Amino acid sequence: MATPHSASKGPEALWAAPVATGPVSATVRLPGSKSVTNRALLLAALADAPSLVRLALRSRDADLMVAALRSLGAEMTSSEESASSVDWAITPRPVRGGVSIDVGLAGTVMRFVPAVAALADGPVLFDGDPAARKRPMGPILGALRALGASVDNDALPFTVRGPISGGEVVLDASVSSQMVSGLLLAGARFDKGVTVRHSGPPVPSMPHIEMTVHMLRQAGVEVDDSRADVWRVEPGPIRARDVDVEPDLSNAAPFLAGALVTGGTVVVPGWPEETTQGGDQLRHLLERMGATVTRVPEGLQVTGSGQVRGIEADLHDVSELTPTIAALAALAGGPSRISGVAHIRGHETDRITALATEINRLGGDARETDDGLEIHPRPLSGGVFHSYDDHRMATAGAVIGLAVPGVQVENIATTGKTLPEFPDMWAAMLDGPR
Ligand SMILES: O=C(O)C1=C[C@@H](OP(=O)(O)O)[C@@H](O)[C@H](O)C1
Ligand SMILES: C=C(OP(=O)(O)O)C(=O)O
Repeated sequence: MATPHSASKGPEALWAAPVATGPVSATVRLPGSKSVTNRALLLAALADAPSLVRLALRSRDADLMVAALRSLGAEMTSSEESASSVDWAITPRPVRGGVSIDVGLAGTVMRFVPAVAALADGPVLFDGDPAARKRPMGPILGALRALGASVDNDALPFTVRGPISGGEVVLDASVSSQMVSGLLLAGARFDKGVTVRHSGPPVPSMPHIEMTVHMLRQAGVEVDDSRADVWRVEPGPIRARDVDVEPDLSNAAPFLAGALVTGGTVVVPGWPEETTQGGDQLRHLLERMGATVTRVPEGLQVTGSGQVRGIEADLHDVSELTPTIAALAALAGGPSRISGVAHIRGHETDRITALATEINRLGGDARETDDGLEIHPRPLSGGVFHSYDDHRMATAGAVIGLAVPGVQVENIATTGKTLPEFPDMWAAMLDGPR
């Protein structure tokens, strides 16, 4: 059975980031998408019959989703397990209350599961890591209240008490697209369905809402997203369907960046022809930074020239790629400006401050702006790269370490949030063709 991976190994754990001794040449198989896995598991647990979620990610965030859904009553049996992948057979059961749920630091658990808990017959307590208590929750908890649930706080820890009747709600989702996804995913099970209206600055990470809508429609749920910033989910059954989870394209980012930094080639098998994963934007972003990107029969191939070009990029839609793009920018030959990502101050850590601090600690020139970073070329030297319990900070440190001797990434185990095999996969990429 999958069990939650540990949150961290403490600040004293330093990982000597390997320096590339030449161009990498590797095929890197990524396990399943965190975002697809956690949506598929949740929809299966609320469906009208048993189903399979195949090639699901095994990682801390996915394990926390499994534990949460089991606590709420779903039956889940695993097979075909490897270190980072598992097939789940899921039998939905009536949602039960009187339980506590650990969300860890997983946005998909803290923002998606409360609406499920609002279907339960008793109270459900939510709590998580100390850093999770700082992540924005107000808009979705306020929305659940407006839809009929009682919620006793505006941040973690909180208790949700149903029943929820559903209906129409207005919220400000400019802090996270997950505020919308979290209401839509369970919305078909509310008596009146749900209509969510966003009011405020633009919603970030829109591909993730498109992923939610797409997966709901695949499950036979009627969703109207024809008006900007309004989503309507009709009440009705969520149809059971077997799902194969796509590889995690956002987790491909550091490996593909490795091709760019070292002037080598990395192939990611199984890159989908069509996808709602925002990580697909890497094809364009890495090309703009100097890579040659081609589809080959095995998947997506990225080849670097050894020169990284600076970039001006609005990453509002694909903000989870910011740490990798910032790491590349720190190694680039020209200046970069990343904009549109003010909300990532509320991700696993304040990623804008964390990236500027850690790049500058190595001697770089990174400046925070209101909604992103300006990064200018400056030679870097070795030192400790702090990860702030943030998986994507840790992998950003690994990317810089490919080109800068002496980088030590603090708490590399934090990559277990979405990619527990990261250190081994990184070593294998550097070991050469396979
Ligand atoms: O719904 C999802 O699966 C996600 C949505 C995005 O969150 P934000 O909208 O908070 O950026 C993304 O950054 C996160 O990694 C996963
Ligand atoms: C922002 C992220 O995660 P979460 O799902 O916890 O919001 C991320 O993985 O980059």
